Amino acid sequence: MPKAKITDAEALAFHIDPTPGKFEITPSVPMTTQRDLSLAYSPGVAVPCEAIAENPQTAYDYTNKGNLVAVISNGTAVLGLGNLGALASKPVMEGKAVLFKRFADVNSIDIELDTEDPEAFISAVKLMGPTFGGINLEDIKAPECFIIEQRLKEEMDIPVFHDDQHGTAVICAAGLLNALHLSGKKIEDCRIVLNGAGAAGIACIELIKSMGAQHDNCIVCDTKGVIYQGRTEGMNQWKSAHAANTELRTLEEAMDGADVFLGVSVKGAVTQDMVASMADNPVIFAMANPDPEITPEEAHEVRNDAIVATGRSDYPNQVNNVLGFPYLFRGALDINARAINDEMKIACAQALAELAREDVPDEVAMAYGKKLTFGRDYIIPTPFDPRLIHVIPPAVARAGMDTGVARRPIIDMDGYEQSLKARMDPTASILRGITARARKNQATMIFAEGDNSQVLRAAVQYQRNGYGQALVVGREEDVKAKLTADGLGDAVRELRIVNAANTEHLETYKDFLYERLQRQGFDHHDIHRLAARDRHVFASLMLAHGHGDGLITGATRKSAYVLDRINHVFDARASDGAVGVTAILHKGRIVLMADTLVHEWPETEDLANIAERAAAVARGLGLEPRVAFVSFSTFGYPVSERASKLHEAPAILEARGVDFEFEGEMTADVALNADVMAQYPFCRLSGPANILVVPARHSASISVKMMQELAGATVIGPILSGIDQPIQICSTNSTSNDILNMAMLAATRLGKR
Ligand SMILES: NC(=O)C1=CN([C@@H]2O[C@H](COP(=O)(O)OP(=O)(O)OC[C@H]3O[C@@H](n4cnc5c(N)ncnc54)[C@H](OP(=O)(O)O)[C@@H]3O)[C@@H](O)[C@H]2O)C=CC1
Ligand SMILES: CC(=O)C(=O)O
Ligand SMILES: [Mg+2]
Repeated sequence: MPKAKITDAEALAFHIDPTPGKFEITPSVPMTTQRDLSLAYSPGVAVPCEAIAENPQTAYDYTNKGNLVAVISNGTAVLGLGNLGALASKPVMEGKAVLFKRFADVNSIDIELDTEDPEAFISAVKLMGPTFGGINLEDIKAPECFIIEQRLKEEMDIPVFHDDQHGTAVICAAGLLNALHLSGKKIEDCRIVLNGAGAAGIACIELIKSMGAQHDNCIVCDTKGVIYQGRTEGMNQWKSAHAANTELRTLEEAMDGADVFLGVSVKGAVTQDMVASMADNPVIFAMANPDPEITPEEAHEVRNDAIVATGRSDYPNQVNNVLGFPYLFRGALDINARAINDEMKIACAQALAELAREDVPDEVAMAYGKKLTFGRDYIIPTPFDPRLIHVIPPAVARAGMDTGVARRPIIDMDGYEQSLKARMDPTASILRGITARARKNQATMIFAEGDNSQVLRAAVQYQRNGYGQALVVGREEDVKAKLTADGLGDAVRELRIVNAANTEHLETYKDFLYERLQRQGFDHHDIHRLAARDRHVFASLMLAHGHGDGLITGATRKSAYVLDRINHVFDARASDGAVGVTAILHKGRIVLMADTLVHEWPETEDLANIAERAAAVARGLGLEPRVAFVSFSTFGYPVSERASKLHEAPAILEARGVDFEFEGEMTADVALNADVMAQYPFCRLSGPANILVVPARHSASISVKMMQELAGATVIGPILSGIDQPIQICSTNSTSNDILNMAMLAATRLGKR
């Protein structure tokens, strides 16, 4: 079964929110003052213009050309959906542009050209040459794609690469090398059937033949069946080159006894009977998107000895060009390459194949919920493998340098690999780690506010994304009505709705609550009202009795109120050691701030406790803690009563002999900026702080909200830490996505004492 089912409504919502489409463009230079304007625009901009006119190579220094790739299509072969036209191909092209950025930090923009005339296409792209460091052609149907790519390669001096041809061929080759290794077959001896003789098909068969597959052992099919010598219908010169001397006429006949099936055609082109007729240990790459030629379930049902791959993310063995194009271009751009040649493609295929045979990092294993080891269900690295960025581009760059296409060869390869590691946003791996741990823990999550639409949507997502069971506290009719209004009517049957009327535990909950509150002025009547009617209390009681593994609340009421209700059931006060830790993610940095929830105005001892709790959360996130106690003074100046607690707190940690770095007091710029910190050579932090312990809750709230509103930072938390149970308190402004993130945090049990 595919791991995570997505609905059409979810796919559309993903493309609408938060703004239509999938990316935007942001400046990389300041653009606020008169001086900025003078430098960026007139008159300053004239200087680089003249420099480039004199020496065109300097365009790589003074413009974004060297890290900018165009993803260009005319929409004539959009995935396996056919000729949808230029406009309808835009979501795919935007998607490829985002993948370039996400996986290899290549800036990319989509361009959809409204023409099916190869000449018009060629001249449009050629005219754009000065803008880009490379051209990625996408989803252009065969045979026009061959003509277009060939001409552009000849006429342009930057890499032109048709991803559906060569990207697909490279990944297919890498996967096939490993699949044949596992099935103990040699490529020279294999009978190979290729279905689909278009852009992807022709390139795949050419590369595979160059790796040793024998022409006489390869049968290529298209909509008319087998491409045999002498066939005239539906032919072109690219197909003719692969016509077989054979009596076979149909795909069905060709599949009988075949060792390998490569599908780059359309959904459902292969039947179970065909698979059943293949040789022992057959290799089946059903690569059509979005739906494969045959699903892995169908193939395995008739052949449990098959090694099956698809182009999709939701099955094992994703043979998809996403593993290639970002890294091929990264390597090519970094040597200012004139082209991406065959040697660079083969280097990429080999590096990918070798990487899959190496031990897989835990991070990847966690994302997939199991330890991946080289084998039938893991023949090719997964797209989220963090090693791809620093392993594949160097292999590509080296091959480019060895074959003379590099305008700027890389001299220090080790330094290059380090710089590749630094390109990737560390926050992405932290978020992925949270997701992975949540999925692994399969926690039953209690969503206290079942009368809120955002909460319900988050609960549905929690369950549908495979994190575990979602329990929603609320009235059944209410939940049903809200879900239906949000187009999620079918989720009613999936969620478990719990309330005082349908639980068998109400009396137990009430006894428990009475025991805790009887000496605080609560009588039986009060207890019944709290347990049966207050959903924050009811949900907390469920958690306290093990009727759920974590609790999400706070989306409908202010956090102070919610915390007060939770305290009826749990000991989550400042005096109990509870601390709120908020993670701020911005521009590739992650900084934790504490206490953002519980301590209103902490004493010196409290500040030291807060630092310890925040350090534990940081470690849980995979960060090595560096704590700064922040204020408006630095190391005692200006002297102030307000800063004195922050000044004294480090001495307490020192006396406790904690095993993490700390320092204070200091201003936030000293804490976060290495150059400013360097003005205090005695400072004991080995680098910028990643935990800021703030003087009080108001300063925490102001800082977090300013980062969110002014800088657009991603804020996760507050993570309620230091209590026995995972409870997360959202804010009343939380989106369903924020609430889902909170649920995942609760599922990781990061804050737990
Ligand atoms: N996993 C991956 O990374 C990638 C997968 N693909 C997938 O490969 C497929 C083809 O893409 P692309 O090469 O760009 O498209 P093209 O339009 O260039 O080629 C399509 C080819 O498939 C053939 N075909 C269509 N339907 C059938 C059928 N029922 N039986 C046999 N052959 C058929 C066509 O035959 P004819 O020539 O007779 O018209 C044509 O040769 C798509 O599904 C695409 O999603 C593509 C790139 C990457
Ligand atoms: C993956 C891809 O490029 C395609 O299916 O067209
Ligand atoms: Mg494509």
